[in-house]
Amino acid sequence: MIALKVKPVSGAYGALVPNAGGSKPPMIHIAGLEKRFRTRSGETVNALTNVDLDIQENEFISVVGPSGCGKTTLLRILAGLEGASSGVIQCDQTQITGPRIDVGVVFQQATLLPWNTVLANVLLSAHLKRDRSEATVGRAERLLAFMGLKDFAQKYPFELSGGMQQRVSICRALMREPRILLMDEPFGALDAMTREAMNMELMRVWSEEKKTVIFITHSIPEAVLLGDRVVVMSPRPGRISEIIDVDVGRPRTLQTMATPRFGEICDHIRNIFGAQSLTTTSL
Ligand SMILES: Nc1ncnc2c1ncn2[C@@H]1O[C@H](COP(=O)(O)OP(=O)(O)OP(=O)(O)O)[C@@H](O)[C@H]1O
Repeated sequence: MIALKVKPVSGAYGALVPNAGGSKPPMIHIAGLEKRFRTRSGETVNALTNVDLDIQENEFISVVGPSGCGKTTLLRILAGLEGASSGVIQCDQTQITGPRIDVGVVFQQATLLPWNTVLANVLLSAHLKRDRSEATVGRAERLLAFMGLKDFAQKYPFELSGGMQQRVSICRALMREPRILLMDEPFGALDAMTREAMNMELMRVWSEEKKTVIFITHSIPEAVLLGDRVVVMSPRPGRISEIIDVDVGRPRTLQTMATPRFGEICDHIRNIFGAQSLTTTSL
């Protein structure tokens, strides 16, 4: 008989975690997270309170909640752009204390440099590190082709539609081969049809490039279509009110949105907001 070795896992988990049994420590571990801001007038804003969330590698987590409930703050803390006031916020069992090389961030606006071509925008971080190798340029070109932008590499941002610009910003985020993709309402400014097309693109990227994604949106159907789980937040102070498993099979398509189970989950989330007497801009 072969004895199984059980490795003790230190840090926030404290206890022994037998990985042989299939339980794996989460990639991201958030426990008792609090964030307070001090405003210029001296008031304290409790942006986040008592946030607990574990995220496994390759999971797709959607986050919905009314304006001001702390979604962006949570994402900025995960990105290492903002410090927590207290609590545990770990990636790979290490406290996040600053920006990480393995995290890519996509914001609502594409924020491309207008004087650079599409290709140069995607290569920006590589160029800042003086990396002009053929391999790096090749990866940028492959990513652009992957996102359907092969023929636009030498165009400038103003020559692209909003959806194309956002695809360039996703290429830019993927360029460093991040394991984690943090997305803050990336499709909020797009028209409905482009947004649906982008949802399909993102699901393809997620399944083929094996990323862990945390995706903020104001749209409940978008959250349910994309997510393995939907984190529902409530404001003042921002906290997690419910985490919903999206037990809808994959691959998902736009037709998935017409299935009864999809509708039930969306209704359940709307009811949470209804019970809180809250609305968001486009629920
Ligand atoms: N730098 C800051 N200084 C003071 N207060 C802040 C700061 N950043 C955010 N806040 C406050 O923290 C709370 C949460 O803001 P946050 O931007 O995270 O909300 P949100 O859920 O992303 O909102 P929206 O959906 O409108 O983007 C708000 O009350 C906001 O005013």
